[in-house]
Formats: sequence, structure tokens, C-alpha cells
Amino acid sequence: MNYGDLTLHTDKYQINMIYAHWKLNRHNQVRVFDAYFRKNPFNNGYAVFAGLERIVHYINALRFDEDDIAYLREQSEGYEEAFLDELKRLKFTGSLHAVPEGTVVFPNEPIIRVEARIFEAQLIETALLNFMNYQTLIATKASRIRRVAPRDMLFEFGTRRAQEADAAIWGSRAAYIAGFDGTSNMESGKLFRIPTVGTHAHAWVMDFDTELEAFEAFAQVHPDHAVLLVDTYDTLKSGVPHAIRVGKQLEQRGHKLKGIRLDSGDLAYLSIQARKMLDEAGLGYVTITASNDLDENLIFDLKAQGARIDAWGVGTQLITAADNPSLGGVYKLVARKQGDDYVPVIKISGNPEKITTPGMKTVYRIVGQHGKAEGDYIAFVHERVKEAKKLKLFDPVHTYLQKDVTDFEAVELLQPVFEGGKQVGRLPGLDEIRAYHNNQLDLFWDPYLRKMNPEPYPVDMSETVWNTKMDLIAKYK
Ligand SMILES: Nc1ncnc2c1ncn2[C@@H]1O[C@H](COP(=O)(O)OP(=O)(O)OP(=O)(O)O)[C@@H](O)[C@H]1O
Ligand SMILES: O=P(O)(O)OC[C@H]1O[C@H](OP(=O)(O)OP(=O)(O)O)[C@H](O)[C@@H]1O
Ligand SMILES: O=C(O)c1cccnc1
Repeated sequence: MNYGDLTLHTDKYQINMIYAHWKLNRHNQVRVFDAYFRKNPFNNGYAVFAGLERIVHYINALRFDEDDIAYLREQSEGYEEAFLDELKRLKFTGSLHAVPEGTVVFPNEPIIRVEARIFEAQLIETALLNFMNYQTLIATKASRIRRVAPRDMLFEFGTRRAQEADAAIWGSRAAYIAGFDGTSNMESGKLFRIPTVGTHAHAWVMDFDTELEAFEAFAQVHPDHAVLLVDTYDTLKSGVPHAIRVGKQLEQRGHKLKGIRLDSGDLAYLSIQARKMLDEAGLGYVTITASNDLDENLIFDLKAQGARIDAWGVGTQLITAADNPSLGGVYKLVARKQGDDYVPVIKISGNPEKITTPGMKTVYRIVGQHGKAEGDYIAFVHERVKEAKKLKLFDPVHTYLQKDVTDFEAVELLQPVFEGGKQVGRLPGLDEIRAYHNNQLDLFWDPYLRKMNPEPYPVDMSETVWNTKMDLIAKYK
């Protein structure tokens, strides 16, 4: 699979920093960075992590070729030739840990951790965040849509309205991870083996003298796959009756009309009426698809109105995450390696939420006796959390909110993806990721997952991490 050459897909300040590190001979020093986000998108209670596959391909392909070097040579910064030689030799030699794609994740916990020479770790920040932020955003939006229509078919129709090709292609993959059933984008279907679906456009109907001729012609060519768009002229007076006529003709030829699609008007009323008409004509098997600027709120509302819709085509609102168009994931330096030690570092802010959590950390999901998650627990990598008999979970801001947990399983979320520059194992297939994502959702009580005003899920830290953070805050005050 060709993901394109993205080595220069970075911000200039990264190149300027690594140049300065190199000039000062600090570029081989090892640093640790955490990637995380601070706030769930869409006021949701959780996010669905996606983007790792592209990050892995990007890192594996990281090479400055002659064209890249020639371009850097043109820059007014006057990068020295010896630095450009260093870049020519660059490949990723560090380690990267990440939660698997499809993991349900929460604000302020590391979801990717990079340990590498500052030269490499700094360079990859921009692309890594770009992939993580967009794909996680779309997977989260798709997950919200899936939750309001747990048993219906969901199709991603957004390509024409997406922020260009990459967004359409990787967005449809992210939607599939979070439970969509198919996409209209053929490139995405080919690249990722996502099921592809398609009806027809208004242009098909408008290209014939009559709607009936248009339907008959389409059904002739696609006798078992035709989903007829019934709203070009008048849905109930013309579109549905013509679709029924064609459905009956198909039956006589031993075929079945697959469905109709509604794309305007009152989707609740029209779907109820259309269902009645189809059923009365003996076409109970013909499905009803709806589209028209749908999102989770409209779908929820339409279902509450009794809409008889089997499949939802969702485009613009999903692929552009229209009501929350970016995820603010960040990549922060958390430790400097000195000898075998990791020296924690901190970024102070007037806004307590923006103060970073220092040190070489990992994150555990604490699963209690009912098989439900009690909270996530951030600890230093050397802390023995899995073996602990008792853990104190306390809110890092309101520390009086605390509880002791016993009888738990601590599941480490950050998994090795690269060690010493080499990819560890294979990436899971998309269907494996979808199944894993479904199992993830089962870990959480409903109040954490609900669409409106979800209960905040606890993301806590060990006392050692908390004390280290407080000590560093005191030091810089
Ligand atoms: N029963 C309903 N309740 C709430 N919203 C609905 C309902 N039916 C449709 N909608 C939504 O209302 C919005 C406007 O739809 P409507 O068909 O009136 O306008 P339109 O898209 O401009 O139609 P047209 O293509 O005929 O110009 C769409 O987002 C649609 O999904
Ligand atoms: O509404 P969205 O959620 O973005 O879903 C995609 C939309 O794209 C198509 O409309 P368009 O008017 O582009 O083409 P058409 O003539 O085929 O309806 C389709 O009919 C949907 O309405
Ligand atoms: O197949 C469809 O009906 C479709 C595909 C893309 C956009 N709108 C509709």
C-alpha cells in the first residue's frame, strides 16, 4: 500500500529545533513525549482512538530523499551540509507505545508515548498528531452515531464534502472502526477492504424522460442491487409508486428490489408512509435508506418519531465532524533520559488542566469484579501496578474524591509498537479492530457512554506520579 512520502509533512519549527539540537550536539539525547488530548470532542464521555496504522506506515517510511534535502537546502535558515547529511541517514530508531486502535480513551491519559533521540522524537510530532487527531475525532463521531442506531445499517457517504481526499479515505476507515457498516468511497474499500455500498443520484432520474423509465432502466442493469432514489419529483405520489411497480416487475423476473432511498422532506413521515405502501404491495423485504445532512441528533430524533428507516447514509456531518471540527490532541515532552534514569519535566500553566504530567509513564485500565472499568490509572513504568493488591484511586484535581479498589485486573493500555526502531509484531486487521472496539464498549457502564451529559470517567494517577507533579510545580512556582 502506498501511503505517499510524508517525511516533510512536519512544521518548520521542528526542523529548526532539530537543527539547533544538532548544532549544539544534543541531538542524540533521548527524550520521552506523551500524546494525549485534554477534552472529549462533541461533549462526549469518551473518544475512540484511531490513526495508529497510518502513524506506523509513516514512521516506517521516514526518509529524507534527495528532493527533500534539495528543498531544505533552499531555505533561508542556511542549514549546514553536515546537518543535511545527518538527515539523509535519518530513520526512526526509537520506541513507540500506543493504545490499540479502537480503544475507548479519555482526556489527559497518554495514548501514545514516544521514546527516541530528540532528533527523531521532535520531527515526528506534527504528522503523528495530524493522523491521531483527525482519525480519533471521526471514529468518535461515528461511535456516537452507532450508539443511537445500534441495530441499523450505517453507511459513510461523506467523500464529496470531506476536507479533501486523505480525510475522506482515512475518515471512512475511522468510521468503520467505530461500527459503520460500509462506505461509498471505492478507494477506501480497495485499500482497507471496507464493504462498499451505493444507490444512485438524482442525475440518474433526471437523465430520463420519466422517473419510471429511469427506475426500470436501473433495475434492468442491477436486478438484485437496485436502491431507487424516490424523492426527485414527489416521494409518495410518484417515487414510491414507481419503485413498487419496478419491484413487482423484478419479482416476475425472479429478482428482488433491494431498497428505496429518501433524501429530502420529512424523513419520519415519508418513511412511515413508504413502509406502509411497500408492505401493502407485498414488498416487505424492500429496505428504506435515508440521507440528508444526518447526524446522531437527527437520527435519534427521527427514531423517536417512529421513522421506519433501516439504513442511514451519513456524509457531511460525520466526515467533517461539523459540530466539533478538531480534536486538540497534544504531544508533550515528559522526561529526559540521563544514563538509565528518566528525569521528569513539566510545563506549568495558569490553567491547571494545561499543566503536563511529568515522567516516563504508562496507563492501566482498572477492571473490577463485575468486569466493568472502575477508572484509568496513570503510573510510572517501574511501578508494579498489576501485582498490587489494593490501589487508591483519587481525582488528581479534587483529591478528596478517592476510593480504594481491591480485586481488580489492571490492563495496561499502552502496548509496544516500535522497539529500537523496529516494528513489534503485526498490526491488527480492521475486523479485529472493530471486534476489539466492541469489547471495549462492554467494559463501561452506560452513564459514561451516554450521548448527553455523560458521567465523567475517572482518569487518576498513582501517588508517586502525583507527588512528582506537585514537587515540580512547587519547584517552578
Ligand atoms: N422528521 C424530521 N424531524 C427532524 N428533522 C428532519 C425530519 N425530516 C428531515 N429532517 C432534516 O431536516 C433537514 C432539512 O430537510 P429538508 O428536506 O426540509 O430540506 P432540504 O434538504 O433543503 O430539502 P430539499 O432537498 O427538498 O430542498 C435535513 O437535515 C433533514 O435530515
Ligand atoms: O447529506 P450528507 O449527509 O452530506 O450525505 C451525502 C449527500 O450527498 C448526496 O447529495 P448531493 O446533493 O450531493 O447529490 P445527489 O444529487 O445525488 O443527491 C446524497 O444524496 C446525500 O444527501
Ligand atoms: O450511494 C449513495 O446513495 C450516495 C453516495 C454518496 C453520497 N450520497 C449518496
